[in-house]
Amino acid sequence: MTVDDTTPLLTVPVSLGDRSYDIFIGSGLLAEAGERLAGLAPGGRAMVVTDETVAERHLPALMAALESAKVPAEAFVVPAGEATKSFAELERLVDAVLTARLERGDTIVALGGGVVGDLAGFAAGIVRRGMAFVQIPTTLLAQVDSSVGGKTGINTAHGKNLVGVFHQPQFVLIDTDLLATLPPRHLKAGYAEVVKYGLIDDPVFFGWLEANAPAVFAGGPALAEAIAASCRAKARVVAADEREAGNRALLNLGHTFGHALEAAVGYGGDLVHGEAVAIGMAMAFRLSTLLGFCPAEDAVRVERHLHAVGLLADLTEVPATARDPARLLALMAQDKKVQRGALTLILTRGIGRSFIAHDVAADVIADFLEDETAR
Ligand SMILES: NC(=O)c1ccc[n+]([C@@H]2O[C@H](COP(=O)([O-])OP(=O)(O)OC[C@H]3O[C@@H](n4cnc5c(N)ncnc54)[C@H](O)[C@@H]3O)[C@@H](O)[C@H]2O)c1
Ligand SMILES: O=C(O)C(=O)C[C@@H](O)[C@H](O)[C@H](O)COP(=O)(O)O
Ligand SMILES: [Zn+2]
Repeated sequence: MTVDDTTPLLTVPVSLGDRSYDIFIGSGLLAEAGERLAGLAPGGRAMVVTDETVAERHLPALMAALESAKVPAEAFVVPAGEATKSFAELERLVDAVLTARLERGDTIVALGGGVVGDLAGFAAGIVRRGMAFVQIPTTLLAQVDSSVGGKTGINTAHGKNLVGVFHQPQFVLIDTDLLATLPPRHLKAGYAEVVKYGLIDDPVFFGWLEANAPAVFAGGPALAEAIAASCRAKARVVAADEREAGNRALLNLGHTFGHALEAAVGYGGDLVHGEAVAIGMAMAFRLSTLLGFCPAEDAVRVERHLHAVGLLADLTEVPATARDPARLLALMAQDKKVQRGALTLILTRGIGRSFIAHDVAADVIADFLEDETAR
């Protein structure tokens, strides 16, 4: 893949009162990280959290940028993969931050995908009851979604992201060049979250993606535009509802099914988050059709687009051991949107017309899951 080296610097604000911050998007921005960090916390120190794979490819450039801006920094490297969002890795990281005697005003910098961002952000949120935090996302998924909005956390055997805090970063630095080393599988997985913004409330964006997916996957201006559009959409939703009291839940489209699938397959197993969300979104569309909310042709159109870019859309495409409806339902019951024991699902009246449904009966979902495993 080639990436665009002419992307102008774009700034997307996330308006959250005294927790407001900017998302900087452009080519070559990693080189500016030191100056931006020095400007944020003059005289402060930094701990860069990254994973083994990203450390090999991009850590030296970040450490050089910090050194040239005279920001004292050390790196903390975690194993790559979903299993790293664990109590064990959190404890190791917290211990390293305290051993280094970082102060509250010093900065934890997440250099990596959503796994690193969620883990490092959680540590930043709890050490000394809240340290400064910066996101430098290196996957498409992290650039379009996880680095923005302040959700942080880890997984447990009970389910995904069940332990965590909201902790906003001071800024998000999106260097589109970093995607040049991202394996195609993870580019595709991140694309699922891009598609999500179209499916939630922007049918024009979804149509644009249908027409431009090959250009997005080739890199260049279409990829930069997809990242910018996604960040604008996420910033808008988060600014209106930081703590998911209402419409932020729409960003969970496909996630109640998707998170259950990830947990059922096993963290670090053969299904990554974006892949699970793609299946979950297609399932949410099919359930919406079954319940009479969504035209069947919209559900088919979503499946067709996911398949066209090489994503899965069908429950029967996940490993057989992870498809047991009773197990999936038990995992879904741990979802953070559950109220008084009842599931909340994000359903849809069609492409770009998603809504929050509190009243889908458990037996309807159980029957739907049975049907899905037999499709
Ligand atoms: N906090 C949020 O709002 C939010 C939003 C969406 C997803 N998430 C979470 O994000 C996680 C998924 O994130 P992800 O898809 O980025 O996965 P990830 O962090 O595991 O990264 C995917 C893989 O790509 C590698 N990688 C990262 N950057 C690379 C680069 N530039 N070049 C080469 N390899 C690179 C990583 O080492 C890893 O193996 C899940 O845990 C999900 O729950 C959180
Ligand atoms: O930012 C949000 O809000 C989202 O829901 C974005 C999701 O893509 C992301 O996977 C998030 O971590 C899921 O949130 P959760 O509250 O269900 O853990
Ligand atoms: Zn997600």
